[in-house]
Amino acid sequence: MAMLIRTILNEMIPQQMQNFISSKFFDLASRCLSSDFTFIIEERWQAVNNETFRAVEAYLPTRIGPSTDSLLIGSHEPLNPRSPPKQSIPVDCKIIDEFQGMHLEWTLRSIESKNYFPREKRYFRLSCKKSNRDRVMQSYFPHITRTAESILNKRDTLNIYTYDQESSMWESTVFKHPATFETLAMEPELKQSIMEDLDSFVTRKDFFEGVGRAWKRGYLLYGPPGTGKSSLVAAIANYLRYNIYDLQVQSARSDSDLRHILTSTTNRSILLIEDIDCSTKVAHDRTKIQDDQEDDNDQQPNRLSSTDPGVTLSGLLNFLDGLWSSCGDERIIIFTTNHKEKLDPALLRPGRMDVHVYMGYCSAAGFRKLAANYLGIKDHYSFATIENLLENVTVTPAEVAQQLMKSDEPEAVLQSFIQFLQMKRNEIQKQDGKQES
Ligand SMILES: Nc1ncnc2c1ncn2[C@@H]1O[C@H](COP(=O)(O)OP(=O)(O)OP(=O)(O)O)[C@@H](O)[C@H]1O
Ligand SMILES: [Mg+2]
Repeated sequence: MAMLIRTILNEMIPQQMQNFISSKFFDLASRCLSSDFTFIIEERWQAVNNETFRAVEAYLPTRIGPSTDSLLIGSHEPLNPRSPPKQSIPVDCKIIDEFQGMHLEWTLRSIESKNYFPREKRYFRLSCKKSNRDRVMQSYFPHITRTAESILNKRDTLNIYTYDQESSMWESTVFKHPATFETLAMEPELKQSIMEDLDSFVTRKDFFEGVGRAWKRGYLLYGPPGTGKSSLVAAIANYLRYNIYDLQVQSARSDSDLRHILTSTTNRSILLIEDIDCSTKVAHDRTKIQDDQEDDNDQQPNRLSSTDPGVTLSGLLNFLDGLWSSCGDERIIIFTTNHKEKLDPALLRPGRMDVHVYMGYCSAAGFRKLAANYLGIKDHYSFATIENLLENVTVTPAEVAQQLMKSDEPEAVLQSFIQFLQMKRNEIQKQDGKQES
């Protein structure tokens, strides 16, 4: 009978088709009969960063064992016995893990493509026994998430990312900024309230979920140059141990590009957009830009080329509180500006940026903090004179810091600082006199 069927098939179906059918049949049969199951975890999930991939990436280096045959190692600092090089998993290297009696095999794979961005697509393959599939989902993945969370909470190095338009990827550098809340010169009550706001933000995941809000917090830092806006961003990153994504809005060619850029950032991070008043020149009303171009043929540094659709303000705002904002958790978004009054009112409307922080000129309390930082002194007989002068002279913390760095001899530095303030006060008085006459 079987012979008969085979003969009929041979006569009816061309050889090529027969080969195709039999290869598909064997493929299907081997999959059904195999006792193995494979999980695939891609770097991106439904167009955004895949947090499961990040968790596995953090977890696997803790599972390097005798069966591992290669490793990536590297360091951002000169090696010393107290800080051995960091380890990471190379492509195609197999990592074996055992969990609650299950045998689990991991491999990191990578495929290159010329057709899509990013050019490299990475994914993890996890093989286990088919009979363990449910246990892997219910117990093993939660175990990975918990372990990764505690590793990431303790991360000893922070990164700052900048977006590279050429490769359409965020590029990272180690972030080592010394600014902390302790070193910042600002009003103690303001500092305290920012720290409390951050503390309550990171611990209130359930609250955000309960009230149906995305777990995000927006800060607008404004004030004159040199008053510590960037230093405050660094202090926040150091305090929360969050990486920073430093976005130049001009590096996005269109709203959809911006969407790609923003969805490639990871959780527990700060999205920083500095000088938003300059960035939103691009983002302002297109027709206004055209009008401006007709009026003035000068090259505008912040403007994209005329063939470029550019980023619109609404594209940016969609991320702040639109539907896209619900992609990703535990994000802090910080805008800085020297000119709050120049910002589009849409950015300032209540509820858009949760906290507005004014970073102002140096106060008496600010000066005392800087004197402690730079000269290591908490009090000095000349402080009263200086504090008196500071009431009438506007000087930025950056200027004060520059003066205090002139020497490490407090007496000489403070006297020269008094002269500097007196000079500034005299200039102000001269100008006031001119205006009156
Ligand atoms: N509030 C401050 N506390 C401590 N140091 C400060 C403060 N403000 C400024 N400085 C010092 O001045 C330098 C410049 O400050 P920073 O870059 O933070 O100012 P900024 O407000 O971001 O200025 P810009 O508007 O030009 O970007 C810092 O590196 C720091 O040394
Ligand atoms: Mg700055």
